[in-house]
Amino acid sequence: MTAAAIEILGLTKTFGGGRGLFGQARHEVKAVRSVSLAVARGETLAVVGESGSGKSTLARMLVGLETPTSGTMRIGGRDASELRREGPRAFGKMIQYVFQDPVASLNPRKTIHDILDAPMRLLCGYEAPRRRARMQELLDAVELSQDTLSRYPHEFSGGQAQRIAIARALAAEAEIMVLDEPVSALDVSVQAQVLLLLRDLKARFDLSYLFISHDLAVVEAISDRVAVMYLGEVVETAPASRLFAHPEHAYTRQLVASAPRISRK
Ligand SMILES: Nc1ncnc2c1ncn2[C@@H]1O[C@H](COP(=O)(O)OP(=O)(O)OP(=O)(O)O)[C@@H](O)[C@H]1O
Repeated sequence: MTAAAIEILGLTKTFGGGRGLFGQARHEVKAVRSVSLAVARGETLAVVGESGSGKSTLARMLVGLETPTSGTMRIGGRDASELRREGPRAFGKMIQYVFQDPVASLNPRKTIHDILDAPMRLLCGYEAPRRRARMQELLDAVELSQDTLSRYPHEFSGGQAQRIAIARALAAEAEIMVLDEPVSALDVSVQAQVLLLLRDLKARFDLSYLFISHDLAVVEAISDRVAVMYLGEVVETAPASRLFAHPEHAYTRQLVASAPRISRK
């Protein structure tokens, strides 16, 4: 049996606590409380919940931007801290992160060419001819034209910038992507295009997604399964169709009832 794309066991993150510089007690926030989750290969697991429920902290721990207080994470069957110890190359080739604000996530001083070239050079170790050929494939995959390459991130709309950020994630050839509110900053019409693109890319490149969102309409459009987070805990996990038709937990019922665009069957 092949290992799951992501396996999280008893993951906890506490911010603050202890004493500050002058001995004052620091307020403790349990952002993520003993969360256990798995994302199967080829699956899109959405993590939903209101602002402050701990979704981003969970995603940030997965990609090494926050250190867990306790618990374990396995990525593609490998222990995440072991992978990180092997260095950014091993880690970046396993899992990539797509941020909510695409323009802010792209280095403003680099051209799109350099932004897309870096993972192929640094993570995959490809020589120039192979990188050139792959560059064209990446542009095709996210439906951007060749003249994109000489331009800078601020010259693009949010939707185009998110396509570039997705291409950068693809450039590393990681099969697992953590997408943290990837369409929340985009207009609704552009959201639909980017969601369709993400769905196509997943099928084409056999990707697995952990998709963070507070927007149930978006989640319904993209996910196979949904995990609902409330105050740092996962309170319910179910296949998307079942969760929307028959939410079980009181908080999920409230969430579904307050989402006007959900097509309840
Ligand atoms: N670096 C930090 N230091 C202290 N507290 C933090 C930090 N990061 C997050 N928190 C707290 O942890 C809790 C969970 O935050 P998190 O950003 O993970 O939630 P979220 O569900 O992603 O919300 P949002 O959608 O608003 O980003 C919140 O109470 C937040 O204030």
